[in-house]
Amino acid sequence: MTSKASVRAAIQASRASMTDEQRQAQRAAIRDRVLDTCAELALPPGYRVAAYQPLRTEPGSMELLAALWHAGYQVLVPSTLADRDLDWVSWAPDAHFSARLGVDAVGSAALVLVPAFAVDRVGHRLGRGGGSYDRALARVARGTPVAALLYDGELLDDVPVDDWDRPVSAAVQPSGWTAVGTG
Ligand SMILES: Nc1nc2c(c(=O)[nH]1)N(C=O)[C@@H](CNc1ccc(C(=O)N[C@@H](CCC(=O)O)C(=O)O)cc1)CN2
Ligand SMILES: Nc1ncnc2c1ncn2[C@@H]1O[C@H](COP(=O)(O)OP(=O)(O)OP(=O)(O)O)[C@@H](O)[C@H]1O
Repeated sequence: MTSKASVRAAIQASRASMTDEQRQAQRAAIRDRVLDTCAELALPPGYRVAAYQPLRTEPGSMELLAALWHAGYQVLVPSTLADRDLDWVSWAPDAHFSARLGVDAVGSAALVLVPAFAVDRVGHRLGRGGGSYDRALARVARGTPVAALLYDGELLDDVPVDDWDRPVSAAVQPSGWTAVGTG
């Protein structure tokens, strides 16, 4: 049996072993692929895109948030509540404080970008284990694209899953956007 914890640990180790240059190159490519996707979806400026501020080795970037903001989108990022549910705040390059928009704000996003350690072909997503996104994704409007950002090699054949896991509809990697599950 492959436990969630062992897959998390393996991917965390693999991310930690990347050089700064490798991470930087893949993060830049992922940023470009996300912007390609916004153009392909014909997502108009002013629409909301939910994203996240990356932890140390995650495949998001502040440059991605800035690029979305400069393209005219309202960028929402999560703020973790005491019970690990997610509140949302509006992000801007030079803003340090921002009003909390509430846990349901993610439901107004036209595109949702989520952190993950891995995703599989049917859309199962392996996160950090707090269940934060399982709760948040339950509030996303039906049909809204939900894309996990992943480095190369993190789109797996099979990810361990529990009843409460919420699927994603795509993975964005340096090589591009891959629809998964029914997405
Ligand atoms: N960038 C990002 N934001 C996110 C999440 C995430 O996975 N990534 N979350 C997803 O649910 C929520 C926060 N959940 C978290 C759960 C655990 C740890 C954690 O264990 N942090 C380690 C450092 C990890 C690292 O640097 O790689 C620590 O504090 O020691 C952090 C956030 C909401 N915001
Ligand atoms: N809707 C929910 N309300 C409260 N707790 C939940 C909910 N969904 C899942 N959980 C709890 O969250 C915990 C972690 O779940 P899991 O390991 O699937 O997290 P994850 O999806 O990998 O993490 P994250 O979404 O934070 O990145 C489980 O103990 C589960 O019971």
